[in-house]
Amino acid sequence: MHSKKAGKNRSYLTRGGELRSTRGSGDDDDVIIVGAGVAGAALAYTLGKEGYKVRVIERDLTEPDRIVGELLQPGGYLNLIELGLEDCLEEIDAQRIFGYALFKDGKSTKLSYPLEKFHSDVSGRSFHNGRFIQRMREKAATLPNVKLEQGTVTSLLEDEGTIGGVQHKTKSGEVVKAFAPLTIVCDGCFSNLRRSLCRPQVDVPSCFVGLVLENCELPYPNHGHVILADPSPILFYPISSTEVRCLVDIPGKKLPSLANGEMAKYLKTIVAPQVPPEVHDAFVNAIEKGNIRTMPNRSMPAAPVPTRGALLMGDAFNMRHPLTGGGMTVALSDIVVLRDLLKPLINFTDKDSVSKYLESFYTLRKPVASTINTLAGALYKVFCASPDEAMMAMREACFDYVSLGGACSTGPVALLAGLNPSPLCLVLHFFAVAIYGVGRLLVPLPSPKRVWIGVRLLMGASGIIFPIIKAEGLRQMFFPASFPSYHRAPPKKGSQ
Ligand SMILES: Cc1cc2nc3c(=O)[nH]c(=O)nc-3n(C[C@H](O)[C@H](O)[C@H](O)COP(=O)(O)OP(=O)(O)OC[C@H]3O[C@@H](n4cnc5c(N)ncnc54)[C@H](O)[C@@H]3O)c2cc1C
Repeated sequence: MHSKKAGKNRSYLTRGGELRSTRGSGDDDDVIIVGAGVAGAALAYTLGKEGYKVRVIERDLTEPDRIVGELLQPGGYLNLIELGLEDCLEEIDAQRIFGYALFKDGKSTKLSYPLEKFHSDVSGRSFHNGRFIQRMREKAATLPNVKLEQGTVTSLLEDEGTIGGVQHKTKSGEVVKAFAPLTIVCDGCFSNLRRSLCRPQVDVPSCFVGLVLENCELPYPNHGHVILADPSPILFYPISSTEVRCLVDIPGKKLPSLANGEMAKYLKTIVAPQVPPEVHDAFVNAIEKGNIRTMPNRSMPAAPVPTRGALLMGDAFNMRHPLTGGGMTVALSDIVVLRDLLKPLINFTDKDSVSKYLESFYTLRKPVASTINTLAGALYKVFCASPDEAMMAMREACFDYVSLGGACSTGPVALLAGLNPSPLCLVLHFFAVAIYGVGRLLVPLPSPKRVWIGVRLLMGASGIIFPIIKAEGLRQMFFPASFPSYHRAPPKKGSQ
């Protein structure tokens, strides 16, 4: 880790053009960032590069070892380039991802990302999450105006509705306060600090059980694999040149016990028979090796409570089902939006004006975030097995629709890849799948039973997508420009 030595003075040019030197005390920080995970580390580098004095407080600066955030979509990779962080994917044995393979009842179909228009380097990337985060932390810490320190933030310092900084426990156990005109909370999916900054409605539709498969070839190298299994999807993708991540979705919050062997039994008897034969033995070996990890899959629409002096970013702010691997892409895209908004500001001391101005962040982020969020929620529901014949017909229709190729394949894949931030396009494809499903039920002969299944399919499809759109905010999603905050100008220089 490239951390700066305490007390070492280095000079840097501030946003106002004045030459400052970094100081150990950090009492004139422009921004405090809580958490140096995907969002916090990328944000620290981004704001540091913009010339702000950034203080990052991270609970644990050692390399994380987690089963989350291992596949970055091409849209996320483009954001990484935009932020100048793409070299953080070098030297970590990251693998290039060119699309997905979808499996259903022994059939498979390959869905390539539409990357023709991009530089040959652009594709998805998959890797060990901890290695990627560590590279971003190291890169942020190379900037003289970014100070990265280990500590656990215990609360936000609030005075009459304005956040003035944080209280945190240092590595040595001392409880201290840190002040800055802007605090950005990026403390992840289990955030303890989000409560006052948003209205959290966390849903946990399922859990992922994670295994690492060694020495096996995936049927489609350099592709993500999604198995439409019963009761719910199974994912495979490489995370290094020798390892494949497997994530098994288990609906609900309750998991078979790891301790008494129920989980291993479930994986061997229910899941193993459904995985592609090419990875079967490696899958069983991974179960026997015993390194089984679990994570709840959370989803939470963004419902900010705009607050002077503070912002929420990353999973602390907004979560979606990880089936489509969209979380990091949303977080990085949000950072690009925020960076562009902050560009005209010299500092954040006029908290009132800055807070009002930053309300536009919530609308400007919507095209990318709501497309990825809605797709993740809708696809998860469609991809789960169901006792309802109509929902099984929808799942079948989805598989066959994307297998048609052409726009039926590239359209949905571009949405998933974060390459087409268009909620309208998403809704059109979703209902095209539903209508395709109904059409197949009615051809060649529409029996009353099949007509009824078709009606239920349409009702089921609507029942899936409309509540997600409602939670995302219909107007923000489809008519963002109708919000006054969308057009808000930065505060005048004199007021900062
Ligand atoms: C099972 C699973 C699989 C996923 N797979 C993918 C995927 O393949 N692709 C993808 O794009 N997304 C994926 N995601 C989502 C992705 O992991 C998140 O969107 C992403 O990690 C969010 O980044 P973050 O910085 O908000 O949170 P994190 O990366 O979790 O970082 C939060 C940081 O805050 C620190 N912290 C927490 N509390 C405090 C505190 N009080 N004080 C100081 N520091 C604190 C933590 O130590 C941590 O370093 C997955 C999610 C899950 C659950």
